[in-house]
Amino acid sequence: MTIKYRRQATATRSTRTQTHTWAQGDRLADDGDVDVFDDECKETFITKSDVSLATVATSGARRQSVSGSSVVKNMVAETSDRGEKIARQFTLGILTKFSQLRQKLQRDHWDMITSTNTTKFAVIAGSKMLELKWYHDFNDVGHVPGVRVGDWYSYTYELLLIGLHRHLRGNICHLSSTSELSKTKYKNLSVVCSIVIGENDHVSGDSLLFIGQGGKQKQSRAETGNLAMMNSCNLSLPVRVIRREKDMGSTTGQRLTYYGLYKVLKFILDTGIHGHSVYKFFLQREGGQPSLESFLPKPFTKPDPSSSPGVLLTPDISEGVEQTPVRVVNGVDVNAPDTFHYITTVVYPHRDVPVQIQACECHFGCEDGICPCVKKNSGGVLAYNDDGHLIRVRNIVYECGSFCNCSHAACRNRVSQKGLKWHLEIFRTMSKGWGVRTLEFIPSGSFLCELTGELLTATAAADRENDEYLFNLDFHKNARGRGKPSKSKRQALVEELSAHYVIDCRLSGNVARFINHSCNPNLFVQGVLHDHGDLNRGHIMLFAGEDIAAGTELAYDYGYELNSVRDIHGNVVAKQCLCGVSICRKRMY
Ligand SMILES: C[S@@+](CC[C@H](N)C(=O)[O-])C[C@H]1O[C@@H](n2cnc3c(N)ncnc32)[C@H](O)[C@@H]1O
Repeated sequence: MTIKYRRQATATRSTRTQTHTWAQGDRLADDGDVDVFDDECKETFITKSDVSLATVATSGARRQSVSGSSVVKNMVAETSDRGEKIARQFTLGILTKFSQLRQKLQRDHWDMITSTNTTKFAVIAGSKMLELKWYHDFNDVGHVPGVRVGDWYSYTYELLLIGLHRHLRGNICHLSSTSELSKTKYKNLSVVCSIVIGENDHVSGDSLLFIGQGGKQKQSRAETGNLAMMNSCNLSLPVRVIRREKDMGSTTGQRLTYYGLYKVLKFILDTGIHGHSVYKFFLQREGGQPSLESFLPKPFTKPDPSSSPGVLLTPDISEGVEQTPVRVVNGVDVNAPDTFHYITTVVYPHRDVPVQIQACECHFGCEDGICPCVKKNSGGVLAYNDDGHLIRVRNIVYECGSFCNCSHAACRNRVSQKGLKWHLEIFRTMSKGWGVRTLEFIPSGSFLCELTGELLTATAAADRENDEYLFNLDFHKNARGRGKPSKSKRQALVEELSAHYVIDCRLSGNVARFINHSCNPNLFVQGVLHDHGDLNRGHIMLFAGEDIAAGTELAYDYGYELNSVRDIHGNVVAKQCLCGVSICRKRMY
């Protein structure tokens, strides 16, 4: 089932019962070439990593990093509030439409693009949507249906289209005293709906010091925005606060984050940095909203190898093969990792290289509905958001590849082929041998690394002496999974899985071969195809399933079924799990 907003008859009915109106909701609905959600987005998400990915998915490019449990609570509350859920779909529909229009303009005029004029296309797309009345006509103070605290945007036009802040330039958006709403609700006074705060304003915990309008060339006056702020203070009305910050990872170089509702506690007239009088407004964040820490990106922590306990065994185990060095330290004993051949790509057996995948002819931008590689993904859409974060787990992700016409550097549909970019460290654990930790913060949905090794048939793998480093390539059946085909299982494997493959990363592999199992993992496995089309031999890519703080050990769920491993006599072999999390299953297999 695919939910398209053109089919949402109930959506239109329900929005009519709201106090606000969706500008031309039916026109939006009629347009109909945009899928807001597809099946998998609508499924119930139960695991922590699924939940955080679901949040990524439902907020499109606007990732909220919220702890699993609070998201579950949010989602439950949300399901009970059907109107809010529908409003959310409309909000996402508007943002999707805006993004599509903007990207189409960029594609059509790609020869005109320079690094400084990409926002021009956003302006054209935004004004076109206003002209067609494809926006949320929300004109009141307080919560905007469909918008969540922690959502973030790259373009001011997005704020305007979803009704969050209706000014493209001004940082105070207010209702005029002559508006119908002010007459009926706000004592004929102009009141503030939203403010955009910037570098001059000061946030400290839930307190905010906001510098009002004016003060640069002349004294500030108690008029327009400043007056509305004073009225909101006197009437104790909520003000929506959006923070504008520099973000070099964003296409516009800025990030506009919705901080939620605040109350203006007091204001004073003071002297500003330009020597003129300025109004200073003191605001306090309202309670009952997700905390700022729950969604603000954690500060980027520069790798600080000196803080890692232990003896540095090598500054780069890859010996320059990886673009980012991988350190090895040992603070536990005198062991060093066994020697192995460091490889960044899977090695295929002689004469068994998989067949070429269909390639795309895109000259500029591989986007939804256009690029044949993108179209192969479920729902026919890109698996990654604007930041290159995986939107949600899929059975398999199709990326563009070396046979494609698109640019390796610029294509948005090539994420997991670009190598290791995170600073990682292999370290000696107390009980699990070697493990891997990150030296820097990794945002949820980010690509970590491929699990490389020798590709073997299951039969060949069953002959290997050491099965500690074998990975079953059957993830396309269950979207994850690690298991080792023991010798006793060899016959069954040969019979059952003639096309079954295994990766052995013991003799040849990369940093991923040191990553341990956890029953509550912070990584997950995603199968990806880019250089061939054989589902049985997809690449094993590891992605962050949640925001991961610097210094944290990385782990994924090996996915063993209990009692699935037997010795040569057919007896079940059990292995104790030492992951140490509170929900540990106590056994790896
Ligand atoms: C691919 S290796 C991981 C790296 C390994 N720790 C090392 O020293 O090279 C898999 C092996 O690590 C150990 N291991 C991984 N996760 C574990 C866990 N949660 N509990 C106990 N042992 C674990 C097991 O011996 C397992 O067979």
